[in-house]
Amino acid sequence: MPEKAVDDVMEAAVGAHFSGLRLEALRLSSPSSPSSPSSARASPAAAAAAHSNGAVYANGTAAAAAVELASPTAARQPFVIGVSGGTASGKTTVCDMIIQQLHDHRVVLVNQDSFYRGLTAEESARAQDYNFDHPDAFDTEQLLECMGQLKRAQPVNVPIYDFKKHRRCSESFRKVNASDVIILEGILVFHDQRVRNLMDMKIFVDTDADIRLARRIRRDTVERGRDISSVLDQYGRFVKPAFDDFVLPSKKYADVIIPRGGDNHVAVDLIVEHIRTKLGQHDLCKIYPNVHVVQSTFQVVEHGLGHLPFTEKQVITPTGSVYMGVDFCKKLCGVSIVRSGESMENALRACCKGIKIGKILIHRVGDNGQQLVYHKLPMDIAERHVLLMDPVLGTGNSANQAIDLLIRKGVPEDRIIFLNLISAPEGIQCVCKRFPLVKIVTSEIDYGLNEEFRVIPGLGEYGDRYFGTDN
Ligand SMILES: Nc1ncnc2c1ncn2[C@@H]1O[C@H](COP(=O)(O)OP(=O)(O)O)[C@@H](O)[C@H]1O
Ligand SMILES: Nc1ccn([C@@H]2O[C@H](COP(=O)(O)O)[C@@H](O)[C@H]2O)c(=O)n1
Ligand SMILES: [Mg+2]
Repeated sequence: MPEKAVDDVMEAAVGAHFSGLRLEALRLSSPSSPSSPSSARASPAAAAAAHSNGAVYANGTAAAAAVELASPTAARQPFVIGVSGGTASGKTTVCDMIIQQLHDHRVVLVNQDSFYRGLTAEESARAQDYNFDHPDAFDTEQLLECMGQLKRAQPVNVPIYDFKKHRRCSESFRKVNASDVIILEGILVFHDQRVRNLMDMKIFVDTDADIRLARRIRRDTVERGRDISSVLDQYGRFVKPAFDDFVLPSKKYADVIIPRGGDNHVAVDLIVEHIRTKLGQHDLCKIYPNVHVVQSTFQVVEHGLGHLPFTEKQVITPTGSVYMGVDFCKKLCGVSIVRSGESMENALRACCKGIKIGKILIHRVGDNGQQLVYHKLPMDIAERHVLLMDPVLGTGNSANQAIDLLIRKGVPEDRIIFLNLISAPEGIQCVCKRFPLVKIVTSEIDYGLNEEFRVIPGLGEYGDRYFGTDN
């Protein structure tokens, strides 16, 4: 078959294969909850293999989620941490420790206690019979409203609850400003699915029941105007049964369980570090609107495709039903930076059958010199959108060399989408400063580079690990 004909056949097959991607899904789906990026660290091969797993791409909602994440507002959503646990487990103490250690004004605390319903006069008269540990004791609709406002970056007035009078202070509120990190704390914050869905990270403070009871007696007698006998009575009738029925079953939703609460300094340090990383990512996304952090490594390629222009397309299925889908621009190609970029090619091919893939080889000379030694690109690359692939963005020098070459070949800067799995802030800054119109899609922004210009913590020599040529 003459070469032209092969080309035509391949070209006809090119196009993103989102078999289930509906426009409704594009509009309605929400980003899935974050999966641990560290799983990718264990094995780059596993991460890339999962990339090439067709099952991911057969599900249009994954791609739709990626498309939604691409919107500038989605990129700036605050990071919400839920902290739950039994009464007196140390939730408030742990939250205070986190906030103190962070020493960052971009973190705010919202207590579920603030949303206790006020008691009626009748209920107040018999407060000892009221179950404050049942989910119905809270005005969850109001909590959702407040959290929604904070997520939309609007300040809110949070009620102030008086544990002695069992009601809210009617005339005063606590003003909570919109922030990058919101911590929501309370015994039942994991109970309602709508509240759970707001959270990017869930922490359960797990403290021995005897210790909790001892602390509760001390706290409630000292701070909440109770006597020992009323605390013990309430504990036996309501607090313990509700813990067993509602609080403990919600522990399964936690991403992190902290045994011993505030005594566990290691756990608190780890959480603080994690939040710092998230705040760092937030900063970079704010400064460079073309940087997109996708929550899972497996969706980087799909997310990149979500940046391509598309048109609405109606098809008739074999059963005669009308199906509204999307048709991506035909003129696209992949370019991998040899050698580790090749590990992402299978994922791209799984999404776009028959896609043309070019290669760029950049040789590193010493620590700061980069030499472009080889390239083979589609002849008509100037007319295409380019998905440039390299799993690790370190200094940004190779990426800049590759982007520079593409631009010299006639590819407009804003048609280049750079896909990678792990990036260093230095690399992002280097690329974004020189090529502000290039979109970067990454799944994790790490702490930075070490003195050997390696990403920290990173994952070592990606190419060697993926292709099995490491020692
Ligand atoms: N690690 C700890 N050691 C000693 N006392 C603690 C510790 N953590 C909390 N407390 C005390 O126990 C009581 C309950 O703690 P708190 O953080 O308010 O728990 P929660 O918010 O889960 O009800 C408070 O009086 C607090 O000072
Ligand atoms: N008027 C009220 C309201 C709540 N409680 C108890 O507070 C506990 C929740 O607060 P924590 O700081 O301990 O998480 C809950 O167990 C209620 O029993 C109350 O006693 N009086
Ligand atoms: Mg508390």
